[in-house]
Amino acid sequence: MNAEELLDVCPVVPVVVLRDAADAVPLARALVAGGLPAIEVTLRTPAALEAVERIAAEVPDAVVGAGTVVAPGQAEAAAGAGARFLVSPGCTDALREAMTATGLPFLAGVSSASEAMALLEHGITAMKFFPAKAAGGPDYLRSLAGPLPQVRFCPTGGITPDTAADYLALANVGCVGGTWLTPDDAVRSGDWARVEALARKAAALR
Ligand SMILES: O=C(O)C(=O)C[C@H](O)[C@H](O)COP(=O)(O)O
Repeated sequence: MNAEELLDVCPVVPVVVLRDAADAVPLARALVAGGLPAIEVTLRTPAALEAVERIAAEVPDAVVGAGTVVAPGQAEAAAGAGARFLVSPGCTDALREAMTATGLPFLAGVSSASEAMALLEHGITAMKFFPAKAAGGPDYLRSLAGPLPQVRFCPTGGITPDTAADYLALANVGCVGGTWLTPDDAVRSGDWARVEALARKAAALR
């Protein structure tokens, strides 16, 4: 799978924050059952790498990746844990090089034409658009499609079940990312049926 194909795995990529690695497998199973196999586990908690490892080992139908990759060393650590893709909120030269070195598809974050052009210079055409709502939302992405039609995005940040379709309707959007599929209280209480129901609704968006 390359980064362009990653954008087409499912319309919504659940962005998850896991405090307890024991939640990883049931959460991933619920998302897969709801029709969202791509799962971005953010490296924001001490449990994150173990969560990636468990999902990779025990949920074969999931396509698990690591998000919030902000330091070069995290790219290799995530790959070692079994991540199948990497996502970062922004990009530096060192981070881009580290992510490229893993051989995994990655979505580096951009929020301007210049940042997108910097990645294009390296042959990268699939990117994350972050923070999507605050940076200008669907209008901004529509504007980028004029001069940069070869770039496709996964907008993430501030997207809700009510606004996701506005992004997905754009020609330069492959999928969107969001945290709304795994509400904190649902994860804490192990309400996997609720997670599955939220995933099912999101999977039907496109
Ligand atoms: O962790 C990363 O790599 C990020 O870039 C941040 C996430 O994309 C946002 O935290 C999404 O959060 P919501 O706005 O709640 O959907």
